[in-house]
Amino acid sequence: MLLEKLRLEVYQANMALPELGLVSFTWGNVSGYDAQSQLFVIKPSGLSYEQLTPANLVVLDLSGNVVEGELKPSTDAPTHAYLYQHFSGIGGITHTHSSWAVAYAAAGLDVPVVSTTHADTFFGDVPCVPTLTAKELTENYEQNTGKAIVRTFAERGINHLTTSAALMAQHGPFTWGKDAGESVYHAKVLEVTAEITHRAMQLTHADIHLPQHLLDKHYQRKHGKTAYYGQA
Ligand SMILES: O=C(CO)[C@@H](O)[C@@H](O)COP(=O)(O)O
Repeated sequence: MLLEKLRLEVYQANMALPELGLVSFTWGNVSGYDAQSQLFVIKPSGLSYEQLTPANLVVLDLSGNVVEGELKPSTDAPTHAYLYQHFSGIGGITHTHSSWAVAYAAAGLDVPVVSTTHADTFFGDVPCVPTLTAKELTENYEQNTGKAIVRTFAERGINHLTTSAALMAQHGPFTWGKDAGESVYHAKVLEVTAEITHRAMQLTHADIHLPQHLLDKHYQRKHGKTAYYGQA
């Protein structure tokens, strides 16, 4: 069987979604990418988490061809493939329909950085990517979702390695990371921060934003050359 170690990582990352309260039913998927073979492993479409095993995950190439697997891959596989091709250095992607993140997506709003909880992980607002046009939806919908995410990051000058999350307007969150497990971690942080942001806005009824120096301090103390958080 191909990519056994990656299969196990991707299986565990998918199983973390219901454990972390990030999915209902089958509304989510995680993939992991092997840069050497340029293949990725992803959850089969519509399969319950109870039925999921490392062996029934699907292996695809970046053109979307199934290289190994009996089941149909996630319908979102072309989005994952596009992101692997255009966001350098990422090794895992998560898509969910978690409620607080979807609420911001449904409203067509960025998740602004209003607390250090957000700044510890995302170096700025998490962008909401505009809804696709009717034409973009008709052909290659899922690949065009990936294109729209990449385009928004380029247009807005957002670094995908420091803000590893996006909302597709009227749809939901996509997050990524160095591997499948980190992409799930980012999905949970996004969900928690979306809830915190909404509640803070309700309390103040004001446009709140973290000052740049606090954003810098909290992001940098966990990431980059000057990081000192934790035991490393
Ligand atoms: O957004 C949707 C469905 O509208 C999908 O992302 C979600 O249900 C997961 O689909 P898959 O089971 O991975 O094909």
